[in-house]
Amino acid sequence: MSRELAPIDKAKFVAAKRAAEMIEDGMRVGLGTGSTAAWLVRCLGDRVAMEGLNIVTVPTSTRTADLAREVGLKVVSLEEAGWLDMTIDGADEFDGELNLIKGGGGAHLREKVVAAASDQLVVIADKSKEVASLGAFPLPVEVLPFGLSTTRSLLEETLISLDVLGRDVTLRMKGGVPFVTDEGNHILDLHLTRIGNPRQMAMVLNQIPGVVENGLFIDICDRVVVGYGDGRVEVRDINEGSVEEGRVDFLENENLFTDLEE
Ligand SMILES: O=C(CO)[C@H](O)[C@H](O)COP(=O)(O)O
Repeated sequence: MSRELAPIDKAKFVAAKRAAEMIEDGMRVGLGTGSTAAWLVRCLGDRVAMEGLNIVTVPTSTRTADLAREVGLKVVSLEEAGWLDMTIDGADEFDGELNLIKGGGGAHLREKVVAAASDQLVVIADKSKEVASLGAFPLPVEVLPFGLSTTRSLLEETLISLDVLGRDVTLRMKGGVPFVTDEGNHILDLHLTRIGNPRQMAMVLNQIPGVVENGLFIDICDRVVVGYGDGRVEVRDINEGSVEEGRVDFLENENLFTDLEE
């Protein structure tokens, strides 16, 4: 059954569809995690089925790996791929310098490793993810289960010394128990309101014993593809300093909206 998508889902689809067009035959592609990245996986599955596009993919989570296999993508590990031409991923926030907060889905550790192994990181997002300064979205920090309370106290002490408005630290829960990442760790979410100096924050957080990785992506993203619910799409390139505008036609892509859960 085909169904009408909500405007936010249309915007995510539009960004994903445009980014999927950047993938060329023979490429090694990193696949992000989250609802926008799921659209990308479906769009790539469609290109593989319709055009015979020959690519290998490295998913950033078990969720994405399951979906990628389901839509017919060839999945390999990062070890097997070695390096990647491009990774396409979602984000929770992006600013004017294309710095990001990621990890809303709890996958930012693998996402950062995969992005670092890629020639290019392309972020796909709806317009609501754009911010003047990062920090309204709680900043995810992946931490070891061992010494969790100690790590949390050290994080709280560190926040006092930094330029942030909020200092609340919460342990992410799922189903009444602490959320566990694909790497077997937990997530502490930092409710900072605004991060004055994201570069400094990213470096300082990773110095704390027990912290595995924070969700700030600084100077890693090359392009952001911004989708709108009416089909408009913008590709912003930080290296070129350019903005390209275009459109995605929903009717041409109706086959992708079938088989979605109601
Ligand atoms: O960083 C992420 C997962 O760790 C996601 O990319 C981020 O949370 C955006 O998700 P969505 O596309 O569902 O809004």
